[in-house]
Amino acid sequence: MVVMLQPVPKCKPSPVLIPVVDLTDPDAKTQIVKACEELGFFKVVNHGVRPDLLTHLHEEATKFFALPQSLKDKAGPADPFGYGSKRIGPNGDVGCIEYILLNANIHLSSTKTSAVFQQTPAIFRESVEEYKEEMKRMSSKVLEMIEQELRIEPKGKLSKLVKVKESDSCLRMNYYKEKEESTAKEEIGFGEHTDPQLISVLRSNDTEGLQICLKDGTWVAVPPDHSSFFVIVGDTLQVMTNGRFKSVKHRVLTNTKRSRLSMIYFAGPPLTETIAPLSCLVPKQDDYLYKELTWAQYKSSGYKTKLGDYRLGLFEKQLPLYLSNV
Ligand SMILES: C=C1C[C@]23C[C@@]1(O)CC[C@H]2[C@@]12CC[C@H](O)[C@@](C)(C(=O)O1)[C@H]2[C@@H]3C(=O)O
Ligand SMILES: O=C(O)CCC(=O)C(=O)O
Ligand SMILES: [Fe+2]
Repeated sequence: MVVMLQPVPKCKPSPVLIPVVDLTDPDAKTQIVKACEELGFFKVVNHGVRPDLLTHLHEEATKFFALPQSLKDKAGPADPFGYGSKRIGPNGDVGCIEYILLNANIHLSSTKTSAVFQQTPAIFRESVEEYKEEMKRMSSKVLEMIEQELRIEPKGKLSKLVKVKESDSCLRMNYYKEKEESTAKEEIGFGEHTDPQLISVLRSNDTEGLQICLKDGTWVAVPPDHSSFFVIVGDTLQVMTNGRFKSVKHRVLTNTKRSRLSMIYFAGPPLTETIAPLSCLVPKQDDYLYKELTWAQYKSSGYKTKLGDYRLGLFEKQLPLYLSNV
Protein backbone atom coordinates (compact mmCIF):
# COMPACT_ATOMS: atom_id res chain seq x y z
CA MET A 1 0.00 0.00 0.00
CA VAL A 2 1.24 3.51 -0.87
CA VAL A 3 0.95 6.10 1.87
CA MET A 4 0.99 9.76 0.82
CA LEU A 5 3.11 11.99 3.05
CA GLN A 6 2.13 15.60 3.65
CA PRO A 7 4.22 18.55 2.34
CA VAL A 8 6.54 20.10 4.90
CA PRO A 9 5.42 23.40 6.46
CA LYS A 10 8.05 26.15 6.85
CA CYS A 11 9.78 26.87 10.18
CA LYS A 12 11.42 30.26 10.71
CA PRO A 13 14.70 30.25 12.60
CA SER A 14 13.95 32.05 15.86
CA PRO A 15 15.97 33.48 18.74
CA VAL A 16 13.39 32.15 21.26
CA LEU A 17 15.08 30.47 24.18
CA ILE A 18 13.58 27.36 25.70
CA PRO A 19 13.25 27.81 29.51
CA VAL A 20 15.56 25.47 31.45
CA VAL A 21 14.45 24.34 34.91
CA ASP A 22 16.85 22.76 37.39
CA LEU A 23 14.58 20.51 39.46
CA THR A 24 16.83 20.94 42.53
CA ASP A 25 16.67 24.77 42.38
CA PRO A 26 14.53 26.23 45.21
CA ASP A 27 13.03 28.59 42.60
CA ALA A 28 12.05 25.70 40.25
CA LYS A 29 8.30 25.91 41.06
CA THR A 30 8.09 29.55 40.02
CA GLN A 31 10.07 28.90 36.84
CA ILE A 32 7.88 25.93 35.89
CA VAL A 33 4.65 27.91 36.27
CA LYS A 34 6.08 30.82 34.25
CA ALA A 35 7.15 28.45 31.45
CA CYS A 36 3.76 26.68 31.44
CA GLU A 37 1.99 30.04 31.13
CA GLU A 38 4.26 31.53 28.50
CA LEU A 39 5.20 28.58 26.30
CA GLY A 40 3.59 25.37 27.58
CA PHE A 41 7.05 23.84 27.25
CA PHE A 42 10.35 23.69 29.17
CA LYS A 43 13.52 21.70 29.54
CA VAL A 44 14.39 19.86 32.77
CA VAL A 45 17.94 19.36 34.04
CA ASN A 46 19.13 17.74 37.29
CA HIS A 47 16.22 15.32 37.01
CA GLY A 48 17.85 12.41 38.85
CA VAL A 49 17.30 9.76 36.15
CA ARG A 50 20.34 7.44 35.90
CA PRO A 51 22.23 8.14 32.65
CA ASP A 52 22.98 4.42 32.21
CA LEU A 53 19.25 3.63 32.23
CA LEU A 54 18.84 6.08 29.35
CA THR A 55 21.81 4.57 27.51
CA HIS A 56 20.56 0.97 27.90
CA LEU A 57 17.06 1.81 26.84
CA HIS A 58 18.30 3.78 23.88
CA GLU A 59 20.59 0.95 22.72
CA GLU A 60 17.91 -1.71 23.10
CA ALA A 61 15.23 0.36 21.37
CA THR A 62 17.66 0.97 18.49
CA LYS A 63 18.18 -2.80 18.22
CA PHE A 64 14.41 -3.34 18.24
CA PHE A 65 13.86 -0.92 15.36
CA ALA A 66 16.70 -2.63 13.45
CA LEU A 67 14.89 -6.03 13.58
CA PRO A 68 13.52 -7.43 10.29
CA GLN A 69 10.24 -5.73 9.31
CA SER A 70 8.35 -9.05 9.37
CA LEU A 71 9.29 -9.57 13.02
CA LYS A 72 8.42 -6.02 14.08
CA ASP A 73 5.07 -6.34 12.28
CA LYS A 74 4.20 -9.24 14.57
CA ALA A 75 4.09 -6.68 17.41
CA GLY A 76 1.54 -4.57 15.50
CA PRO A 77 -0.51 -2.97 14.18
CA ALA A 78 -0.82 -0.36 16.92
CA ASP A 79 -4.49 -0.28 18.00
CA PRO A 80 -3.53 1.97 19.80
CA PHE A 81 -0.88 -0.12 21.60
CA GLY A 82 1.85 -2.11 19.90
CA TYR A 83 4.26 -1.50 17.03
CA GLY A 84 3.25 0.93 14.30
CA SER A 85 4.84 2.13 11.10
CA LYS A 86 3.83 5.28 9.16
CA ARG A 87 0.22 5.28 10.38
CA ILE A 88 -0.45 7.37 13.49
CA GLY A 89 -3.77 6.83 15.23
CA PRO A 90 -6.92 5.38 13.65
CA ASN A 91 -7.97 8.26 11.36
CA GLY A 92 -5.63 8.30 8.39
CA ASP A 93 -2.69 10.32 9.77
CA VAL A 94 0.73 9.31 8.48
CA GLY A 95 4.36 10.26 9.06
CA CYS A 96 7.90 9.04 8.39
CA ILE A 97 7.95 7.15 11.67
CA GLU A 98 8.07 3.78 13.35
CA TYR A 99 6.98 3.50 16.96
CA ILE A 100 6.04 1.35 19.92
CA LEU A 101 3.12 2.60 22.01
CA LEU A 102 2.75 0.98 25.44
CA ASN A 103 0.17 1.23 28.21
CA ALA A 104 2.20 2.29 31.26
CA ASN A 105 0.14 0.03 33.53
CA ILE A 106 0.73 -3.18 31.62
CA HIS A 107 4.03 -5.02 31.82
CA LEU A 108 5.75 -5.33 28.46
CA SER A 109 5.78 -9.11 28.68
CA SER A 110 2.02 -9.41 29.25
CA THR A 111 0.80 -7.48 26.20
CA LYS A 112 -0.42 -8.91 22.91
CA THR A 113 3.01 -7.96 21.63
CA SER A 114 4.69 -10.15 24.25
CA ALA A 115 5.68 -12.86 21.76
CA VAL A 116 7.94 -10.37 20.00
CA PHE A 117 9.16 -8.59 23.11
CA GLN A 118 9.97 -11.95 24.77
CA GLN A 119 12.63 -12.29 22.09
CA THR A 120 14.20 -8.97 23.02
CA PRO A 121 16.83 -9.15 25.76
CA ALA A 122 15.56 -9.03 29.35
CA ILE A 123 17.45 -5.77 29.82
CA PHE A 124 15.10 -4.08 27.33
CA ARG A 125 11.99 -5.18 29.19
CA GLU A 126 13.50 -4.36 32.58
CA SER A 127 14.70 -0.95 31.40
CA VAL A 128 11.24 -0.12 30.02
CA GLU A 129 9.66 -0.96 33.40
CA GLU A 130 12.22 1.08 35.33
CA TYR A 131 11.86 3.98 32.89
CA LYS A 132 8.06 4.02 33.33
CA GLU A 133 8.59 4.27 37.12
CA GLU A 134 11.09 7.10 36.68
CA MET A 135 8.71 8.98 34.38
CA LYS A 136 5.86 8.55 36.88
CA ARG A 137 8.16 9.98 39.56
CA MET A 138 9.28 12.92 37.43
CA SER A 139 5.84 13.83 36.13
CA SER A 140 4.27 13.68 39.60
CA LYS A 141 7.15 15.82 40.96
CA VAL A 142 6.54 18.48 38.28
CA LEU A 143 2.78 18.42 38.98
CA GLU A 144 3.44 18.70 42.75
CA MET A 145 5.57 21.79 42.13
CA ILE A 146 2.78 23.32 40.03
CA GLU A 147 0.27 22.58 42.82
CA GLN A 148 2.49 24.26 45.39
CA GLU A 149 3.18 27.35 43.31
CA LEU A 150 -0.50 27.80 42.38
CA ARG A 151 -1.62 26.83 45.93
CA ILE A 152 -3.94 24.17 44.55
CA GLU A 153 -6.11 22.48 47.19
CA PRO A 154 -6.40 19.73 48.29
CA LYS A 155 -2.68 18.92 48.31
CA GLY A 156 -1.78 16.25 45.77
CA LYS A 157 -4.80 17.07 43.58
CA LEU A 158 -2.74 16.95 40.36
CA SER A 159 0.15 14.67 41.25
CA LYS A 160 -2.15 11.96 42.65
CA LEU A 161 -3.79 11.63 39.24
CA VAL A 162 -0.49 10.30 37.92
CA LYS A 163 0.72 8.46 41.05
CA VAL A 164 -2.33 6.21 41.47
CA LYS A 165 -2.22 2.78 39.86
CA GLU A 166 -5.34 3.61 37.79
CA SER A 167 -3.53 6.52 36.09
CA ASP A 168 -4.05 6.17 32.33
CA SER A 169 -0.51 6.96 31.23
CA CYS A 170 1.39 5.59 28.25
CA LEU A 171 4.90 5.39 26.90
CA ARG A 172 5.83 5.90 23.29
CA MET A 173 9.13 5.22 21.56
CA ASN A 174 9.41 6.96 18.20
CA TYR A 175 12.03 6.14 15.61
CA TYR A 176 12.60 8.44 12.63
CA LYS A 177 15.04 6.73 10.28
CA GLU A 178 17.66 8.77 8.45
CA LYS A 179 17.29 9.17 4.69
CA GLU A 180 19.72 8.16 1.98
CA GLU A 181 21.67 11.18 0.68
CA SER A 182 20.12 10.88 -2.80
CA THR A 183 16.55 11.31 -1.52
CA ALA A 184 17.57 13.77 1.17
CA LYS A 185 14.75 16.16 2.03
CA GLU A 186 12.92 17.02 5.21
CA GLU A 187 9.56 15.31 5.68
CA ILE A 188 6.92 15.18 8.36
CA GLY A 189 7.80 12.62 11.00
CA PHE A 190 4.96 13.43 13.38
CA GLY A 191 2.40 16.04 12.28
CA GLU A 192 1.38 19.03 14.38
CA HIS A 193 -0.83 18.31 17.38
CA THR A 194 -1.30 18.90 21.08
CA ASP A 195 -1.01 16.05 23.57
CA PRO A 196 -4.33 15.30 25.29
CA GLN A 197 -2.97 14.30 28.74
CA LEU A 198 -1.81 16.43 31.73
CA ILE A 199 1.86 16.64 30.77
CA SER A 200 4.23 14.69 28.53
CA VAL A 201 7.88 14.08 29.39
CA LEU A 202 10.08 13.70 26.32
CA ARG A 203 13.65 12.55 25.89
CA SER A 204 15.49 12.10 22.60
CA ASN A 205 18.93 11.43 21.24
CA ASP A 206 20.92 14.37 19.90
CA THR A 207 19.13 14.50 16.54
CA GLU A 208 17.01 17.59 15.96
CA GLY A 209 13.52 17.54 14.51
CA LEU A 210 11.17 18.62 17.31
CA GLN A 211 9.49 21.99 16.82
CA ILE A 212 7.01 23.89 18.97
CA CYS A 213 4.48 26.52 17.95
CA LEU A 214 4.53 29.88 19.75
CA LYS A 215 1.36 31.79 20.64
CA ASP A 216 1.84 33.99 17.54
CA GLY A 217 1.88 30.90 15.29
CA THR A 218 5.66 30.89 14.66
CA TRP A 219 7.29 27.45 14.67
CA VAL A 220 10.63 27.17 16.46
CA ALA A 221 13.11 24.31 16.44
CA VAL A 222 13.98 22.81 19.83
CA PRO A 223 17.73 22.10 20.07
CA PRO A 224 18.03 18.43 21.12
CA ASP A 225 19.78 17.46 24.35
CA HIS A 226 20.13 13.75 25.14
CA SER A 227 20.88 14.35 28.82
CA SER A 228 17.77 16.45 29.54
CA PHE A 229 14.02 16.01 29.42
CA PHE A 230 11.41 18.28 27.87
CA VAL A 231 8.01 18.81 29.48
CA ILE A 232 5.01 19.49 27.22
CA VAL A 233 1.77 20.90 28.69
CA GLY A 234 -1.23 18.81 27.57
CA ASP A 235 -4.91 19.65 26.99
CA THR A 236 -6.03 18.28 30.38
CA LEU A 237 -3.80 20.71 32.28
CA GLN A 238 -5.04 23.56 30.07
CA VAL A 239 -8.64 22.72 31.07
CA MET A 240 -7.84 22.29 34.79
CA THR A 241 -6.07 25.69 34.88
CA ASN A 242 -8.96 27.21 32.89
CA GLY A 243 -6.61 28.20 30.07
CA ARG A 244 -3.91 29.76 32.26
CA PHE A 245 -1.52 27.07 30.97
CA LYS A 246 -1.64 26.36 27.24
CA SER A 247 -1.17 22.95 25.65
CA VAL A 248 1.58 23.61 23.14
CA LYS A 249 1.31 22.53 19.51
CA HIS A 250 4.36 20.56 18.41
CA ARG A 251 5.55 18.41 15.51
CA VAL A 252 8.62 16.49 14.31
CA LEU A 253 10.34 17.00 10.96
CA THR A 254 12.67 14.18 10.01
CA ASN A 255 16.33 14.92 9.73
CA THR A 256 17.98 13.74 6.58
CA LYS A 257 21.35 12.76 7.96
CA ARG A 258 20.80 11.01 11.29
CA SER A 259 18.05 8.91 12.80
CA ARG A 260 16.06 10.37 15.69
CA LEU A 261 14.92 8.23 18.60
CA SER A 262 12.59 9.74 21.16
CA MET A 263 10.71 8.41 24.18
CA ILE A 264 7.68 10.18 25.51
CA TYR A 265 5.74 9.46 28.70
CA PHE A 266 2.19 10.79 28.53
CA ALA A 267 1.04 11.36 32.13
CA GLY A 268 -2.73 10.89 32.10
CA PRO A 269 -5.43 10.77 34.83
CA PRO A 270 -7.56 7.70 35.65
CA LEU A 271 -10.29 7.02 33.06
CA THR A 272 -13.04 7.79 35.59
CA GLU A 273 -11.56 11.16 36.65
CA THR A 274 -13.72 14.21 35.92
CA ILE A 275 -11.70 16.92 34.22
CA ALA A 276 -12.87 20.52 34.74
CA PRO A 277 -11.40 23.89 35.77
CA LEU A 278 -10.18 23.73 39.40
CA SER A 279 -12.52 25.63 41.73
CA CYS A 280 -9.58 26.82 43.85
CA LEU A 281 -8.19 28.62 40.77
CA VAL A 282 -11.51 29.86 39.40
CA PRO A 283 -13.93 30.61 42.24
CA LYS A 284 -16.93 31.59 40.07
CA GLN A 285 -18.42 28.81 37.88
CA ASP A 286 -19.54 31.47 35.39
CA ASP A 287 -15.87 32.10 34.63
CA TYR A 288 -15.21 28.48 33.63
CA LEU A 289 -14.13 28.32 29.98
CA TYR A 290 -14.65 24.59 29.87
CA LYS A 291 -17.36 22.15 30.85
CA GLU A 292 -16.58 18.91 32.66
CA LEU A 293 -15.90 15.62 30.93
CA THR A 294 -14.39 12.43 32.27
CA TRP A 295 -10.96 11.57 30.90
CA ALA A 296 -12.58 8.47 29.31
CA GLN A 297 -15.08 10.70 27.46
CA TYR A 298 -12.38 13.12 26.25
CA LYS A 299 -10.11 10.28 25.21
CA SER A 300 -12.72 8.34 23.28
CA SER A 301 -13.95 11.46 21.45
CA GLY A 302 -10.34 12.55 20.90
CA TYR A 303 -9.49 9.23 19.27
CA LYS A 304 -12.14 9.95 16.63
CA THR A 305 -10.25 13.12 15.59
CA LYS A 306 -7.31 13.59 13.24
CA LEU A 307 -3.93 14.37 14.75
CA GLY A 308 -4.00 18.12 13.98
CA ASP A 309 -7.63 18.70 14.97
CA TYR A 310 -8.49 21.14 17.75
CA ARG A 311 -9.66 18.59 20.33
CA LEU A 312 -10.14 21.14 23.13
CA GLY A 313 -13.30 22.27 21.32
CA LEU A 314 -14.91 19.17 22.89
CA PHE A 315 -14.49 20.82 26.29
CA GLU A 316 -15.55 24.32 25.31
CA LYS A 317 -18.75 25.64 26.82
CA GLN A 318 -21.39 26.72 24.31
CA LEU A 319 -22.01 30.43 24.70
CA PRO A 320 -25.58 31.23 25.72
CA LEU A 321 -27.61 32.21 22.63
CA TYR A 322 -27.97 35.87 23.69
CA LEU A 323 -24.14 36.14 23.77
CA SER A 324 -23.29 34.07 20.68
CA ASN A 325 -25.17 36.56 18.45
CA VAL A 326 -23.18 39.58 19.72
C1 LIG B 1 -4.58 10.73 15.44
C2 LIG B 1 -4.49 10.34 16.67
C3 LIG B 1 -3.24 9.73 17.28
C4 LIG B 1 -3.50 9.93 18.75
C5 LIG B 1 -4.95 9.61 18.83
C6 LIG B 1 -5.52 10.50 17.74
O1 LIG B 1 -6.81 10.15 17.30
C7 LIG B 1 -5.53 11.95 18.27
C8 LIG B 1 -4.51 12.13 19.43
C9 LIG B 1 -3.18 11.43 19.12
C10 LIG B 1 -2.20 11.38 20.29
C11 LIG B 1 -1.16 12.52 20.28
C12 LIG B 1 -0.26 12.37 21.52
C13 LIG B 1 0.20 10.93 21.75
O2 LIG B 1 1.23 10.60 20.82
C14 LIG B 1 -0.97 9.93 21.60
C15 LIG B 1 -0.55 8.52 22.04
C16 LIG B 1 -2.16 10.43 22.36
O3 LIG B 1 -2.50 10.14 23.49
O4 LIG B 1 -2.89 11.27 21.57
C17 LIG B 1 -1.50 10.05 20.18
C18 LIG B 1 -2.63 9.11 19.73
C19 LIG B 1 -2.10 7.80 19.12
O5 LIG B 1 -1.07 7.79 18.44
O6 LIG B 1 -2.79 6.79 19.30
O1 LIG C 1 8.97 12.06 18.70
C1 LIG C 1 8.97 13.17 19.21
O2 LIG C 1 9.99 13.78 19.50
C2 LIG C 1 7.64 13.83 19.58
C3 LIG C 1 6.46 12.98 19.19
C4 LIG C 1 5.18 13.43 19.79
O3 LIG C 1 4.90 14.59 19.89
C5 LIG C 1 4.22 12.41 20.27
O4 LIG C 1 4.54 11.20 20.20
O5 LIG C 1 3.14 12.80 20.75
FE1 LIG D 1 3.10 14.94 21.06
